[in-house]
Amino acid sequence: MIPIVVLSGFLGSGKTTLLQHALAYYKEKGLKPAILMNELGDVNLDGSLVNGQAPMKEMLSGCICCTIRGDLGVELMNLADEYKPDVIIVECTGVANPMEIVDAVTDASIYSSMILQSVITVIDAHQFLDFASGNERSKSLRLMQDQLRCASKLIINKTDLLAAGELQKVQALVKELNPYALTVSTQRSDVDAGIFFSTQGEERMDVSRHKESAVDIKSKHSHSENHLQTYDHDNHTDHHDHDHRDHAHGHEHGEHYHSYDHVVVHTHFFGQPVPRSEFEQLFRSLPAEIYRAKGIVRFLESEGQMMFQFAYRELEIIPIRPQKPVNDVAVVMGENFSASEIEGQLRKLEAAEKPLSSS
Ligand SMILES: Nc1nc2c(ncn2[C@@H]2O[C@H](COP(=O)(O)OP(=O)(O)OP(=O)(O)O)[C@@H](O)[C@H]2O)c(=O)[nH]1
Repeated sequence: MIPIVVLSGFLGSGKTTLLQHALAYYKEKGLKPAILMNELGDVNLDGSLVNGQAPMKEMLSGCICCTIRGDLGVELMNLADEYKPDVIIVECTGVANPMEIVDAVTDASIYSSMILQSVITVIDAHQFLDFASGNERSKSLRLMQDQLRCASKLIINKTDLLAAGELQKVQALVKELNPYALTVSTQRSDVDAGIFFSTQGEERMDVSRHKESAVDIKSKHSHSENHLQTYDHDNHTDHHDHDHRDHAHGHEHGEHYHSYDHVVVHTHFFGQPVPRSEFEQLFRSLPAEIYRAKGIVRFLESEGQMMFQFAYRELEIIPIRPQKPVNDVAVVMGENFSASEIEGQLRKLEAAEKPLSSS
């Protein structure tokens, strides 16, 4: 039986950071992992962070819990057949409802010798606290709550960004939502990998309990929300602008709660290097509705490509040396923001002249 570990958690919470720890652990133990990675956009930037460390299949331009769920079982079986891994890690999009993934994995396990080992949910402690204490962006809060509830293991991440006393508040909120999961608080998703990723089968996920938990969520929320989920990946423009609100398909069974009809993903391919200070300024002044962006960019003032990561108001920029050519691209994600406005701002950056001093 191949154990399947599902990594869940809201956009930018620290799933890929956790995946890197898992890969290091498996390498040390001499185990062969395989990865199934799912991204909302057309480009897999997270994949380039773990490239070469393990066989990987990508499911792009859709969310496995919804539009491309049917493919999940097939991709899992392909990975298992092709690579005979000791473990498969599935990294979900930040807007996936893990209960749907649990269903898909359990369906796949009927036909193939794999078993769901755990659902690990990572939360950005600071973001969760902000969302939990305000009424706005309530749809994303409910999605985070679903992700928390479905977890067999929970990571309260980014504790470095919390003020004194806030960690206790987050821990209490999390415990209230999911008293069953093994819960740890971390920086940079730095968990005890032996506990989180051991493939020794002493613990298998009790799917029935988590299904009950999801039903609780439904009975708590379904009266106030419709179950229509929207997701569009046919709506391409030149700049790969996806607005997931346009293409609707309902789930008539209404079994699980979905809440990402409000999520917008905008992809912009850069044609030019941009000025670094204006680029940073743009991210400092983004509307609160944009809580995740990532990509690869070149700056006018320096040589080479940089990877940038913007996760809930924090911007990180690191130089990269890709082994094969990669596009300069920005993927911007958030809730009901104006894709055309951000597109205009990014194009404006590209129109900037190279400073005389560095020419
Ligand atoms: N300050 C701080 N930043 C962190 C921490 N953990 C991760 N990050 C940063 O947060 C950003 C997002 O981390 P990822 O691991 O890519 O998050 P993710 O959940 O995989 O993101 P998506 O797949 O896009 O949903 C990166 O810039 C990380 O370096 C942490 O504990 N503290």
